[in-house]
Amino acid sequence: MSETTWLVVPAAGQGKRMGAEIPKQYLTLQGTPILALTLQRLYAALPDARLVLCLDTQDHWFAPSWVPFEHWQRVPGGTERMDSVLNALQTLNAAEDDLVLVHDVARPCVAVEDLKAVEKAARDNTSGALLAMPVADTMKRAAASGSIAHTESRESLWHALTPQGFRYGPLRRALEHARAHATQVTDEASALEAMGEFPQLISGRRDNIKVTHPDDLALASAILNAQKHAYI
Ligand SMILES: Nc1ccn([C@@H]2O[C@H](COP(=O)(O)OP(=O)(O)OP(=O)(O)O)[C@@H](O)[C@H]2O)c(=O)n1
Ligand SMILES: C[C@](O)(CO)[C@H](O)COP(=O)(O)O
Repeated sequence: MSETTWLVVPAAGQGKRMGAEIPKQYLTLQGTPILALTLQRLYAALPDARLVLCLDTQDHWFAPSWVPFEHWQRVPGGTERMDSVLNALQTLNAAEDDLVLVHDVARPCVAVEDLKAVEKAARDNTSGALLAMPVADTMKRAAASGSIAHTESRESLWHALTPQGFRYGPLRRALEHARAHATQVTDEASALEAMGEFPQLISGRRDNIKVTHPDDLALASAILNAQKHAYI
């Protein structure tokens, strides 16, 4: 029997940095809501996965017709991203060794080839795996005044992206541990690291941006345009 792969998509954010009138996942790029675009990419790579979508309880923009997956459910989001993901994990009926991939709704440009690569790596690595990209710029640590305190070495420094994939049991226990210790983690890998695990970094494409600020919209739109016909 083949293993179940779960896709947890945290989509309960408010998009404060975007500053739009509606949550950023409902803004459109080339006429399609970001949430629908992200789900299309995930479906193109992992059509048999079971989707768990974290939505704010006050959300009145979501349309079920945007979900291409056969098996899916919605769960209430939490206060922070990690709370949304943990709510999803505590709701779904998964087995200890089921694979769980977590992907931000705000990353609609993720490539199908990268999704497949991280799924395979997460399956092959006992500590799990995540998409990431090596830092390309010179890194400065700022002082309180806004001037440079010092230059950080960028050697071995990576940006963490999503998706991030782990076995269900260790991931759930790691996030429950973080919550019990009132530790805010901004990605799943951090929670696993705190449990002594060493998730595998998988070098991903640089165009897997997280739509966060207003000027990311034009960038994401240009990326999607350039990717047309290449991934789905
Ligand atoms: N309580 C929260 C907060 C965030 N997210 C999700 O986590 C992802 C990454 O978060 P971010 O880009 O920070 O989104 P927002 O929280 O919406 O943005 P902001 O911090 O600017 O408000 C997004 O897909 C967002 O919808 C979530 O599901 N639940
Ligand atoms: C998980 C994440 O996308 C990795 O880059 C990121 O940490 C989530 O964004 P946030 O702004 O910290 O919620």
